[in-house]
Amino acid sequence: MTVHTNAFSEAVLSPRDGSPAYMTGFENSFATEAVAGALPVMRNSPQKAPLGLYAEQLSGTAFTAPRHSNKRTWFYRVRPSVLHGRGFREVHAGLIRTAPCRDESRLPIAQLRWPPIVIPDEPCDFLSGLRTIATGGDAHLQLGMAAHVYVANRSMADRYFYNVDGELLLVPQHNLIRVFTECGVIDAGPGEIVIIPKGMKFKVDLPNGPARGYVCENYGSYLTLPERGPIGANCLANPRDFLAPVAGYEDKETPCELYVKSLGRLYVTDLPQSPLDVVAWHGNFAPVKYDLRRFSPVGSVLFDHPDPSIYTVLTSASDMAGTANVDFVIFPERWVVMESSFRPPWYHMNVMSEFMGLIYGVYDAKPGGFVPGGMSLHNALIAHGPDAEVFEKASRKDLVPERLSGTMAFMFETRYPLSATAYASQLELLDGAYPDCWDGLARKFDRS
Ligand SMILES: O=C(O)Cc1cc(O)ccc1O
Ligand SMILES: [Fe+2]
Repeated sequence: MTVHTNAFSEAVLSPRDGSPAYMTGFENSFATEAVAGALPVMRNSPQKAPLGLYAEQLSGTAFTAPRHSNKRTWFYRVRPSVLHGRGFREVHAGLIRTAPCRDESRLPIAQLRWPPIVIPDEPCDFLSGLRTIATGGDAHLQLGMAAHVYVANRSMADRYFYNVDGELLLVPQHNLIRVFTECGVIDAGPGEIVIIPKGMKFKVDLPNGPARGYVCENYGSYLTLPERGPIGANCLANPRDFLAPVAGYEDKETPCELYVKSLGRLYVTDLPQSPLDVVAWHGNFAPVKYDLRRFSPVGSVLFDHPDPSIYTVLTSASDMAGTANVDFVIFPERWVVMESSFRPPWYHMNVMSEFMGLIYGVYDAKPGGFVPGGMSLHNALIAHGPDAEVFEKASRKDLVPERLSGTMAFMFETRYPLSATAYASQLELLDGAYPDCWDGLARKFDRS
């Protein structure tokens, strides 16, 4: 597969190992230029910007949003986006769905689980290979989320995309993706995540061949780091571990396509050049990546199984305090040391909806059936918990300290009930036998 790194400005990729260069910090205000002198000093909008570039602001929040949450970035680019934003025609959205999308499937309420979606042989890239599994809330109202999976066997190359309906949280599960954005280049493999802001143009290339991963499309308030409460000033995800790309542009004057999803509809326009032509930028509305293995878990050190909210990496708040529009929660490697306790997740009915995936390894509540690349959906108030075998073993085992190694599961947890799409409800894809994993749970009531 051709990787279009040569067309990208040299500053972006390290000559040493070909990897992108980054700046550190979460929600920082960054300033970066791919060509010396491209970034204006002191003013955002000079009468004539350096190198004759166009100045353009991308607003991530209302102009008047409070300072602590205000997001915007200034681009200094070869052409302004007005030249990228004309002549759109609607095209079929393929398997992409956007909330509200509640009636595509009439599956009865149940615990749902799917095996990994196989990467097809037919050509597909990140965009054409994007399939929606479930949606909740309403993109028109900027509430809720969608859970998607991407399967891709070719780079987007000359195809570009931006999403109006929400920011995108990419969770690679198989193989590396190289995300070229207006702000620069990000590489991410399994165990890493990428956040692409709403409205930011990008493409995904595959430097190492076919790839698969999960995507949370967040229609609501932007993902941010959760409060740590009594944990204090450290642990969980630390801001300095988030990486934003240095500026890099694609100097490509050959035909390209720009796709846009807006209110669930997909549009395309033809461009005579790449829309990734930002030579310098500054601001705090930027894509970032984060290595989930840098998350410092805090857990129970004496007894009982804490709520999984202790493993929240990022949260999107809703208007109800403590009740997330979406939480991105992980189940990373960790020691489990609790005494006199049932250590796996407890049986529960959660008013929030839980979409789970497994990046690698084994998930302790479901060592069988929930495999890397697979996913499960336990919707609002659908009972679930460890399978029968795990229950028996965990109830009897000798409680020595144990290390759960080589594992990384995650959950998109939302206050909005999730509706499976017609695609995800197809019988051949859905694991109809999933609820049988609880069949062996016998009556328990020892009165004697
Ligand atoms: O259902 C799941 O596997 C996710 C989960 C894990 C846990 O440790 C506690 C609650 C919970 O929903
Ligand atoms: Fe759960």
